Amino acid sequence: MAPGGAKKNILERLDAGEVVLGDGGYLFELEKRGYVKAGPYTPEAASEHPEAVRQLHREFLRAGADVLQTFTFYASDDKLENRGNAPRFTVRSRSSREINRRKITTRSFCFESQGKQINEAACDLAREVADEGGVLVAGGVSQTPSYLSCRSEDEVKAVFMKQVEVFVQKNVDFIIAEYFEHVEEAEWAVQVLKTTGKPTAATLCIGPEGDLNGVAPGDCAVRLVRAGADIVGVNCHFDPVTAVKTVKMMKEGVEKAGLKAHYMVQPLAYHTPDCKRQGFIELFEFPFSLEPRLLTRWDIQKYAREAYDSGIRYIGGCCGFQPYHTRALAEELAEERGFLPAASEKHGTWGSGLEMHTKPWVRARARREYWEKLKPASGRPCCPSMSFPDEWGVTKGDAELMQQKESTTQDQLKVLFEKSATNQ
Ligand code: MET
Ligand SMILES: [Zn+2]
Repeated sequence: MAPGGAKKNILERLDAGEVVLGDGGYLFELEKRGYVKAGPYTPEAASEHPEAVRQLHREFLRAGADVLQTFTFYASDDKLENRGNAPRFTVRSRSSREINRRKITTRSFCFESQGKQINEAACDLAREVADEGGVLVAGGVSQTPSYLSCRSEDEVKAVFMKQVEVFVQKNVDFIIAEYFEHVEEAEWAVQVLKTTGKPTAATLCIGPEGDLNGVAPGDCAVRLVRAGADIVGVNCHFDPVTAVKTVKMMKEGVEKAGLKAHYMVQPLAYHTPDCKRQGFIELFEFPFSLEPRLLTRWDIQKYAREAYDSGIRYIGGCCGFQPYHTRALAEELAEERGFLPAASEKHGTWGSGLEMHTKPWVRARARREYWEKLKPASGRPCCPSMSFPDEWGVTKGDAELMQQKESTTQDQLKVLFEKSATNQ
């Protein structure tokens, strides 16, 4: 929120044409910091390690986020039940406080009350930090295992309702249904969210090819708006270029149907030009070797401008998006928003802080043109720009397909054709 301004709700802000900055990826960042387990990807850290979640909320706030999302991704009771087994070795905690907390939180509650506890703790944390900066709190629900195991619409809706009851009780400012691969499930979520009377956003984790049933982005968006969503778009799974392209397709669909909506985009902070329908999940590097694909702050500025120019006004990030990425959004859109975030006190726009560097060649980099034109190295000797693990059984057909992709290098093609020859 602009310093000193009164707090408007999300729709008032978007209706007034304001840019709203989302926050970034809690799950991936907290996994790297040691508080989330990759695999289940559940958010029990909200109750087990509130200090870790609180700190990350503060960092996104300081970086310029106008919304803090509750750390409730995959916090539905049915997902928490599927969290997997205890570790093979005992995890030794450093402090007796942590041990006590572990005793309290591990297995001593049924999943249902655990779910409630996690959702409540997440709401309290987001609210506490949001109030420090006068920004909005968004409750969040995501796709459920119940939908995949073909449970009924009523059962899936009942699962969402459990989380939504907590969001109402904790008085979040609005609710986001995010990370849905099937538009049908997202429609059900939106219908439940709408019963609260709170503004509702819905983002699918899809690309231009549409949802996993092949429903095109434009049609997905129309269905979500008809289900009652005020804001529609995409999150996760794809890089900003692909995500913005997908939201544009959604916007076209909605406009063609004569409907109205606001648009939202929260992409990965990883480059994914080689991804198909399921996005980064398909990559060989997923999820533990994605670092070379990370977007720079300059990539983010480009993304912010493209999203803005495409008419998207809710602009944020998902997995891989760290606080400095959020700050880059805020810096690119500083004029539109009318202010810079607190974190920019320690960052000169377009590298201007480098004017103070001791080395003259680094001082010479204190300008936009330098960073905008730079093509950063991946920094990994003998690594191609796209991945091909050895065990991949490449066929001649695969190799020919890759040849048609602009992103495939000559070196990669050589390897591919050699491999396809041995595989025949
Ligand atoms: N808002 C969620 C998070 O960053 C989205 C995760 S998508 C896998 O934690
Ligand atoms: Zn994500």
